[in-house]
Amino acid sequence: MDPHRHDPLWTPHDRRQHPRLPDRRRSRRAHPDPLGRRRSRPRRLIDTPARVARSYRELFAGYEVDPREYLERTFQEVGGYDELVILKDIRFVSFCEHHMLPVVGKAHVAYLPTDRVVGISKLARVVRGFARRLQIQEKMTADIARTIHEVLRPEGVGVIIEAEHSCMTMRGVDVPGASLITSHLIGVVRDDPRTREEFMRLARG
Ligand SMILES: Nc1nc2c(ncn2[C@@H]2O[C@H](COP(=O)(O)OP(=O)(O)OP(=O)(O)O)[C@@H](O)[C@H]2O)c(=O)[nH]1
Ligand SMILES: [Zn+2]
Repeated sequence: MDPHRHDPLWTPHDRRQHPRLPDRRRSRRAHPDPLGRRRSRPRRLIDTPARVARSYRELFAGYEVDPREYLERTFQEVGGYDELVILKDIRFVSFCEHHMLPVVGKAHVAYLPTDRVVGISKLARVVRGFARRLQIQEKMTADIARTIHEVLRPEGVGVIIEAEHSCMTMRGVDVPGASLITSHLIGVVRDDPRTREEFMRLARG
């Protein structure tokens, strides 16, 4: 039995190597393969390789950016504001590096500024910059927190991520609805019980 008999891209070209299979060459038009091989495939699949390549470029665009750069423009006119700044429910789509399947979730990001703040959209851009890569959720959580800490130098940073991993919810152990919650706290958000509690309450509330 041929090991490739279930391959959906199995083509007449391949069938010629296997005379026992029916030859459907005449029912399909021959098209040049983007990789230069002589192949034919259903018309609706012809553009698929190029389309997939374009969509991967978009989905993994995080490799083309340095999220630190988003945080370089800051404002100092904050009117003495010295409480936590929290941006919650930042929706993202990422991909687990084990199976390359979608990880869909939301991030809550907070920092306690010293003398300057950043435009809030930039916090969401940092999340997206790290999400649009192959990821492990724990690493993504820590990367976001460390980047904000290193560039803004605030009193503290907190990041919580809750996400569904398709590799667990649509295959494998197959537990729909399960979500992974990770957090990374730095400085006063980790060490000061009042600030930590405030972050947890506002992020989850
Ligand atoms: N800690 C952590 N684990 C993850 C993440 N994304 C995927 N995983 C897990 O990575 C593990 C990879 O395990 P393997 O045993 O190599 O892969 P597998 O045989 O496909 O495992 P199953 O998913 O259990 O079928 C799985 O347990 C996944 O659930 C993540 O962001 N963080
Ligand atoms: Zn996975």
